[in-house]
Amino acid sequence: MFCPRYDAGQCRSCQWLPKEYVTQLADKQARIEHLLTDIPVAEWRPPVPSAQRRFRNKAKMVVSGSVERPILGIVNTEGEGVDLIDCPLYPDTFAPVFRQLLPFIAKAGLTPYHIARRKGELKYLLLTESTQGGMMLRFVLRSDKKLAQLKKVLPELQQCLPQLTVISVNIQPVHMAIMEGEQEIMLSDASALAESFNHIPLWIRPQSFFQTNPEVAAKLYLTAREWTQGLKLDTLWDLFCGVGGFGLHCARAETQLTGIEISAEAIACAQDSATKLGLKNTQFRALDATHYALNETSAPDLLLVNPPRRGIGQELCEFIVSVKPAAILYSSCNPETLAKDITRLQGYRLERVQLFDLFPHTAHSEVLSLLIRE
Ligand SMILES: C[S@@+](CC[C@H](N)C(=O)[O-])C[C@H]1O[C@@H](n2cnc3c(N)ncnc32)[C@H](O)[C@@H]1O
Repeated sequence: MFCPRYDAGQCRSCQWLPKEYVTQLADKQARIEHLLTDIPVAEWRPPVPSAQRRFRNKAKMVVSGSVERPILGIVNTEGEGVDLIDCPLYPDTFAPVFRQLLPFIAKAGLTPYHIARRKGELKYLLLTESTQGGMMLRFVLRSDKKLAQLKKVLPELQQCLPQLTVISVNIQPVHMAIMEGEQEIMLSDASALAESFNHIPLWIRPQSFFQTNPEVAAKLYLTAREWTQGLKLDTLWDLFCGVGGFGLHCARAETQLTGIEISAEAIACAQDSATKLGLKNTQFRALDATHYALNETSAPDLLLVNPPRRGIGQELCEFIVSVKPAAILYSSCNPETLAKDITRLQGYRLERVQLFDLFPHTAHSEVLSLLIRE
């Protein structure tokens, strides 16, 4: 993929861009095989590639520059804004939306936040698009000082950009590299964006994790369903379930599905999807996954886990080994912690492993693995 910003040395977000795409995939696969050297793997499935450009459904734009001339993109190490409106990772639909947003920043008086001076209001613009059409725009502001002014220009903004079906403001008062704060103020009537992967309805909401590479994520969920099709599935736990993508793909009509996730907003999405699918035996709860598990005494038939980069950790692994679910489906965005966790899961054989390239041009990998109790 050619990127003029990378070539000019202005953006290095895609660290692996100079590598041929086939080499990127081969290097990721080799790294995973190396990390799992000491663990016998019954079957390695070939890596699932991604489109090399326009694969992201989400842009996180740092806003810099001035209120009359805002710059959307990143801030480099010298503190200068770099315009990434034309970043080739985003769909073609993003750049026109960002360009049309620029005058509204001035109209609403949203002075870009200046990191060194700790002054200004607008920190980030977060834009997400559904494959079903429709977009979600979030303004991350330092305070609610300019909220009234933003609300005033909102009707004009919505008229200009009707594709923005969900619009909100996130208040992030802390001077830190944290992207979002706890307070979310909805500006649009709709609070969620409808998405659908493999005919499974999903929801994208503020403050709720959603996969950023929809094409590969849809294949990941579908593969999870394929790999679990032959298994007994009366009970299924989907830990770190987010909006429920894995559990909702794998559950059958009779399955008792329990989804556990720390974000209440994501749980609301998962619940809505289950209702839309007419699934009756489901419960989705906003809880710490390890805390939930440690309060249970028996295991489900299938335990599905998709944790953040830190992995599931010692405590949850010990619980799993003690209650002995028949099968574990572990999807990981960090092969290092995946390998560590698998060595802790004594009594299981590693049946199948496959790399899903959710994050092209970076060193990051998503790995799906199926473990069966011996
Ligand atoms: C990699 S995401 C996976 C989400 C989901 N499975 C999917 O396919 O989109 C990890 C999820 O773990 C959640 N999470 C983080 N810490 C958690 C915890 N202690 N307990 C439960 N969920 C947690 C995050 O909010 C996030 O939704």
